[in-house]
Amino acid sequence: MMPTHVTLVDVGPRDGLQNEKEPVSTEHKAQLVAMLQAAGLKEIEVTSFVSPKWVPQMADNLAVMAAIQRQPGVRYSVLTPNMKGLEAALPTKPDEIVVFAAASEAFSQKNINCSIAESIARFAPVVEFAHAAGIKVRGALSCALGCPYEGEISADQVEHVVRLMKDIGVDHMGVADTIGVGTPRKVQAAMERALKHYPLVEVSGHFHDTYGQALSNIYACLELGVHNFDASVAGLGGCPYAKGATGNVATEDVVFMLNGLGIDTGIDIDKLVDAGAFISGVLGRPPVSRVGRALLAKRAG
Ligand SMILES: CC(C)(COP(=O)([O-])OP(=O)([O-])OC[C@H]1O[C@@H](n2cnc3c(N)ncnc32)[C@H](O)[C@@H]1OP(=O)([O-])[O-])[C@@H](O)C(=O)NCCC(=O)NCCSC(=O)C[C@@](C)(O)CC(=O)[O-]
Repeated sequence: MMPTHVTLVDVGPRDGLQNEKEPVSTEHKAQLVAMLQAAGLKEIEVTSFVSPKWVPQMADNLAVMAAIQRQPGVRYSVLTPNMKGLEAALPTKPDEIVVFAAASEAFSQKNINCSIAESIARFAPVVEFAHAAGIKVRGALSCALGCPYEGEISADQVEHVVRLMKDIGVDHMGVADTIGVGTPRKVQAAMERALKHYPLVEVSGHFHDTYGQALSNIYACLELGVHNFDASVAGLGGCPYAKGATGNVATEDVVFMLNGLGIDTGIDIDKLVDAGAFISGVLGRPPVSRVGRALLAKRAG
């Protein structure tokens, strides 16, 4: 049942940087994308088409999409929470768009300023227009393992929103532990609900490492056969509307674990460490990734 190949989406340029208070230049963002594709990443979440008042760091979305040097075989995705976002994104020719809902009403309000039902109504035309343009739609489901405002989230709540997303035609379901509180059995229970409505190939895990559980949770997903995960180079990231949530699981850490398990990712860990060192240098702090730090220390002798 354990997969032999895992596909990683590096969400560093988007999720990783969206919460940075100091502006990161468009050039540095494009350079990060270039280094990730050089490391062998085949899926990269580049930016988001959201309100610049809400997330100022993503205000250069058009410029970033224009600046990246696309490689054949790499898929570039962007977040589009509504039709305004999709209309802005379409001319930049993303390979995939991401609509993001929440399993909790409170988080939906804080993050996208509407109820879960309203968010689904906003996404429906986005999905329809994206499909008409031949673009795949990934869904992200925030707070699937817990909410910073409501606390516990049940598997029933997860399944309820998964079903709503499925009903409007969302192609892929990303189960997200926004605040990193999930533990392996709970993660499996949430994943199983997504797997009731989506095939294995269209379910992914998105874990934050706030409580140090992310790798265990990925392992728990592998046990179910799940083989798509989001991760963020250098462990960058965190949602601006989930106070205290730390970064995504570091791509370097996931690749190191998968290498040890003999599971192929197609990613060159040394080049990935270079990408992590690069963006950490830009941000003026060491990589959060334990593997990144260990391999850099080993290189330094
Ligand atoms: C969703 C909205 C836009 C609703 O925001 P709203 O205020 O309800 O929107 P509105 O339709 O009432 O419009 C208000 C203003 O926003 C503008 N506007 C409206 N839409 C857009 C757009 N697409 N792009 C640019 N501008 C937009 C619109 O034009 C108008 O401008 P004004 O007339 O006042 O100048 C807002 O709440 C928002 O941008 N939220 C940011 C959400 C976000 O980016 N969160 C972080 C990403 S999600 C995440 O990180 C979690 C994830 C996916 O990684 C998984 C996990 O770990 O959980």
